[in-house]
Amino acid sequence: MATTSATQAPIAHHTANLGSISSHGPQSPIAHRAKHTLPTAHVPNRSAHYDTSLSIPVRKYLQTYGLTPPRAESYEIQKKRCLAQLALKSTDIERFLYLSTLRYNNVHLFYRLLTDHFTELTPLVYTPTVGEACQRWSEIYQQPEGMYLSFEDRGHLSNIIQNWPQAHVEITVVTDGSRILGLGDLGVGGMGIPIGKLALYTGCAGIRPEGTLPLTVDLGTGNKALLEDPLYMGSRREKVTAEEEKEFLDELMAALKDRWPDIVIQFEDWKNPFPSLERYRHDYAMFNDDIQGTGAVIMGGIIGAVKQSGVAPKDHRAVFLGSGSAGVGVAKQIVDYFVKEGLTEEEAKNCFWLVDSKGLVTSDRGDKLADHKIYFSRTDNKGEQYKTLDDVIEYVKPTIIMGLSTIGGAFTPEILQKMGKWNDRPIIFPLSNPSSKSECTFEEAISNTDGRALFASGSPFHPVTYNGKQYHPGQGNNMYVFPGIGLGTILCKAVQVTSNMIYASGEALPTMITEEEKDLALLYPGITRIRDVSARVALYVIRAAQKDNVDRLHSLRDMDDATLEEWIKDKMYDPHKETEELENELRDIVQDLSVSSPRL
Ligand SMILES: O=C([O-])CC(=O)C(=O)O
Ligand SMILES: [Mg+2]
Repeated sequence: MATTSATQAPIAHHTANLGSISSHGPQSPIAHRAKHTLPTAHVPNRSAHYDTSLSIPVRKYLQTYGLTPPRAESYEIQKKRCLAQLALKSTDIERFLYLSTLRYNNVHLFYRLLTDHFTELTPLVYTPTVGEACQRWSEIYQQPEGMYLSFEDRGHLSNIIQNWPQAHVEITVVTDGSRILGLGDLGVGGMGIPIGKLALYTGCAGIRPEGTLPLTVDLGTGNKALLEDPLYMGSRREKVTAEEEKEFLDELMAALKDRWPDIVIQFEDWKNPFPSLERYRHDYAMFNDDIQGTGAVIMGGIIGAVKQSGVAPKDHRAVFLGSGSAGVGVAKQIVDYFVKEGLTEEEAKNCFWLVDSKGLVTSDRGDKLADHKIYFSRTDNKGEQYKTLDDVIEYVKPTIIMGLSTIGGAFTPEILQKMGKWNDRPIIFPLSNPSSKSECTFEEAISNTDGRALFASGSPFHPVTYNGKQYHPGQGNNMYVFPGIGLGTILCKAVQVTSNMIYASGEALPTMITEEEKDLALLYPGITRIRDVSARVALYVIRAAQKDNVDRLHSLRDMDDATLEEWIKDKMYDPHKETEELENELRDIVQDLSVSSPRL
């Protein structure tokens, strides 16, 4: 995004607001001392000033001359060193830490590396490794990379938010750590998720790194082991009540908008995400990635899978294992798609059988169903209750099985074989994250269906060879859509993220699949083209915002699609250009000033 430029104020000192809630007012000696000890690298565009590719005159101008080794080197050499250092690490968590430190110390180099090696590095920066990082957060913690706001801070959130050193935040990802991937309540360890997701916002959709704010709210934790762990870095309190959470979030949302009126707010990995989504979606540019992002990305994959299966939408029977926020979000999004394909809402809804820990979700099961499950509860079970997944599968004989259960291995070989027996092209989507929670592996889906499965998983799997043929898995991860949803919302200055904008993000995906990918029965475009995919998603999101009249940058309405897509790409942060632009701009200044001798 062009709103803040690393090159505009290369030697300006950043202005952390230290006049916060405490007595450490701006004039106090503590504040004064703190001002001079804040790490410069904490501000991403200043970390770029230590890049070893900068020329000697530029280093002298920046007064960093002598602070880095003498040789000005090319990016190719820098990359070689980074990859060699990565290769020295023996575990994924070490690789995660190395990459986090690189991001902290040289933000543009990190993003250059990430975008050049997306397929290999994303699993280290994001799922599955980020899951382990969150579990071990208080053990592996190294540097501040986001904001932590505690329940104790209520009443002062607006002041504390002033401490964030970046002036122009465009997007935040906020979690309370209460449902991290499929790993449960990890308290403030959940911070790995906002950091990881925002790294993808920058890597995939070109949101400037300094425009991102990772945010973790510490509202206590129900995880006893954490509360007893001396290293645990969160407050030692039980989870606050729903009412207390609501009051805290009301204050937080207002405080965020107060400091950054255009901010986009993504909720992520909340145990009970529905109340906040309903409460804030109309007054803020906010969305919930687990309900809406997952819903849209799976719908995007299902559009292709339904076509390739040769079965008409009305004849599909989908069994969902897991009926939490993501399960219901995905099912609702596919209902919308089926309705667009000509079914009535009732007909579309009847294509779904949701299963939870008690079995098939039916309206006469005898327990009180959570509100979000009622919509999909079956009434045609003739009093019969189906208690296990096997029973439901046998009863429904599905064409589609979706896993959002966080039960690793729940799609057993027997279930997969049945899917292969009943369907030419069984649709098998084990979506739980990280990989250890996936309902089946890609290899299992392929080998138990004679290679006929139309497959997408939440976390990445490697290609497999079966009967001499290579098969490529689809990764139906929300990283295909949330970066573009955020980008589109920011660029058109939308005041809300409407359901149509979310739907449009999923619809954009199949338009990016190449003929070659179609021949390979792939359901998602190649991940290496993720920047182009995110631009296309942003285009669709902006068009939907315009239709819903929630956009504020009306000049975009007059552009045709091709022009708008180019305009979007042009606005995207490109880490490959940053350091060179800094170098070129400063070199011009240096020449203008005729700086000729070192300032030693
Ligand atoms: O982060 C991911 O990979 C997908 C996601 O939102 C989740 O599983 O909660
Ligand atoms: Mg999530």
